[in-house]
Amino acid sequence: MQDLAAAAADHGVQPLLRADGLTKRFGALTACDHIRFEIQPGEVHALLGENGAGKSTLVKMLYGALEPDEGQIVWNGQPVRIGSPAEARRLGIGMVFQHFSLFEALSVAENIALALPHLPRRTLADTISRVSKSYGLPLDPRSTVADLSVGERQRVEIVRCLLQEPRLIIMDEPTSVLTPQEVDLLFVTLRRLSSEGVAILYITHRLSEVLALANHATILRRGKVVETADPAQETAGSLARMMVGSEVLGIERPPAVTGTRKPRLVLSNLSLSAEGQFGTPLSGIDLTVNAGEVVGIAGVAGNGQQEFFDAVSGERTAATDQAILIDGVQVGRRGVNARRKLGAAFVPEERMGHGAVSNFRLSENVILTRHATDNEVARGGFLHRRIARDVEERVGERYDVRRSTADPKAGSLSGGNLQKFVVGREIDRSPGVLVVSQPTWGVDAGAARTIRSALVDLARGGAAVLVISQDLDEIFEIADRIAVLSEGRLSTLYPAESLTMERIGLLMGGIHGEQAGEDAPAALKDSSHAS
Ligand SMILES: Nc1ncnc2c1ncn2[C@@H]1O[C@H](COP(=O)(O)OP(=O)(O)OP(=O)(O)O)[C@@H](O)[C@H]1O
Repeated sequence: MQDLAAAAADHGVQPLLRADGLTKRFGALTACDHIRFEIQPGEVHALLGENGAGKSTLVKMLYGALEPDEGQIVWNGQPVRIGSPAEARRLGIGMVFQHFSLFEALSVAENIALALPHLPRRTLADTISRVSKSYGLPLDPRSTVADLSVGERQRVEIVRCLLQEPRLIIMDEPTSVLTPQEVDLLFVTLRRLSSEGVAILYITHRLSEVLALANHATILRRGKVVETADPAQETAGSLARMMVGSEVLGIERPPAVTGTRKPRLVLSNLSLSAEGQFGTPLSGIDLTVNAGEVVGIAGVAGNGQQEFFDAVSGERTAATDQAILIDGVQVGRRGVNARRKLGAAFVPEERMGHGAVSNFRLSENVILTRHATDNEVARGGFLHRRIARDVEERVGERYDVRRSTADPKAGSLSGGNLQKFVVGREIDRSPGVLVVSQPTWGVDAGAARTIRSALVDLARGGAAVLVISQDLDEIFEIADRIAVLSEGRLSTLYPAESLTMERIGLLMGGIHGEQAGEDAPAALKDSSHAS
C-alpha cells in the first residue's frame, strides 16, 4: 500500500487530485485559507486538525457540497468545477458520512437501489453480495436495515459507495461508531482498496489509526496547511503536537475518595420499553453512582444507550418513582426540569437539535437550558441575557470554543466546537449529578483532555458523574468503576482496575460475570450487582 502511492509520486505520476489554493470564507472567518495538497492514486491520506481547523469545510468543497471562494480543484490533471455531490460521484469521488442516511424499514438492496437507480434491479442483490464478499464486508442484501448493527450499516454505505467505482473515497471519522473488531475489518477493506489504486482521504481524531493506516498526513490549523507528514516517521505524540502546536499531556486523575460515600444517583430495577420500532428495551437495571466518582458505561451503540440516557435524564419517565433517586429524592416519574432543579445535568449524544438549537445564538442556548431551572438566568420573572452572555463567554474561554464572531449561532460552530460548548455549558452549572453521553465524540486530542479533566475534577469535587461512552480508552482514562450495557441489560459494576479491554469485549458480547468462566478476575466472579 505504502509502496504504490510512494512509487506513483516518485515516478512523477500525475496526482489523482490536487487542491490549488482552495479558500472558503464564512463572513470574517476564513475556514480554509489557500489550501494546497495532493492525493496520489492508492494513497491513504489522513486529514488531521483540531476542532474547527477546516477539515469538513475542505472535504465539502472536494465533494461538491460547498463552492470555494478562491482556488481550484485539479482532478486527473484537469481543472474541474464540482457543483454538487452528484457531479463529484460522476467524476469518481465518493464519500462515506459519519451519520448514515439509510431507510431503516427497507432492505439493504432496496436502500442501494434507491440511491443508485441506474443499476439493474434484477441482478442488484447478486452484485451487492459479490462486491461485499470480495471486499471483506459481509452483508445480506435481503436483511432489513433496522436489524443491522451500526458496523453493518456502515458496510451498506461503503458498498453503496463502491458500486459507483470511485477513484477517491472520502471518509469522515469512520471508526467512531465501530467496535475494535469492526475497526480491524474496516482497515482490511481499506488496505485492499488502496492496493487496487483507490485513494482514501481519511478524517480522524484517533491518531493511532493514522499510524496504522495512512501513508501521508496533511495537518490543518486555523484553516491553513501547517505540516505534511509521513506517519511512518511519527508517533501519536508528534502528530498531536503538530495539530495543536504544543504538547498534549494525559489527564491528571487524583484517586477517588474511599470509605463511606454518599449515593447521589441510584437506579433500582429500572426498565423501559424500546424507543421506537427499532430500539432496545431496558430491563431491570440497578446502579449506584456515589459522590466523588466517575462511573463509565461501556458498550456499542444500539444496545439500549438511547433508552438508558432518556430514562436517567427524564426525557422518558419510568414506571415508578422509586426506580430513580437523585440525592435521595424519588424522581422516576418526573421530567427533565424537575431533575435539573435537584442539581442534575444531562448532556445528550446528539448535540444539534437535542443539545443545542442550531438557529439560536450560544447565549440563547444557555437561556433555553437554564430558564426553567437556574435562578441566575431567570430571576424575578425576567430573563437575564447579560448573565447568559457571561456564561457563553466563560464556557467559550474555559473550553476553547472557537467561534467566528462573538456569541455566534450554534449552527455555525464546527462539530467538535459545538460539543465542547454543550459539555462545558453543563459542567459550568457545577451539577451534583452529571450524566453525559459520548463526551468527547468528534473532539480533538487537546479538547478531549480538557473535557475529561473537567469531568474527573467535577467528581472529585463531590459530584456523581456517569459517562456513557463507546470509546474504551476514554472509559479507562476517567472511570473509577465500569459497567457494560449489552442488549438492554447492565452488567455488574466493576472497579476499573479489575477489567481489561478483552474482558469488556466479552461483556459487550453479552457474556456476563456468571458465565465468564474460570479465568475471570475476582471482580467478575463477584455476583453482587451494580452497587
Ligand atoms: N456554515 C457556516 N457558517 C459559519 N461558520 C462556519 C460554517 N461552517 C463552518 N464554519 C466555521 O468554519 C470553521 C471550520 O469548520 P469545520 O467544520 O471545517 O472544522 P473541522 O476541522 O471539520 O472541525 P471538527 O473537527 O470540529 O469537525 C469553524 O470555525 C466553523 O465555526
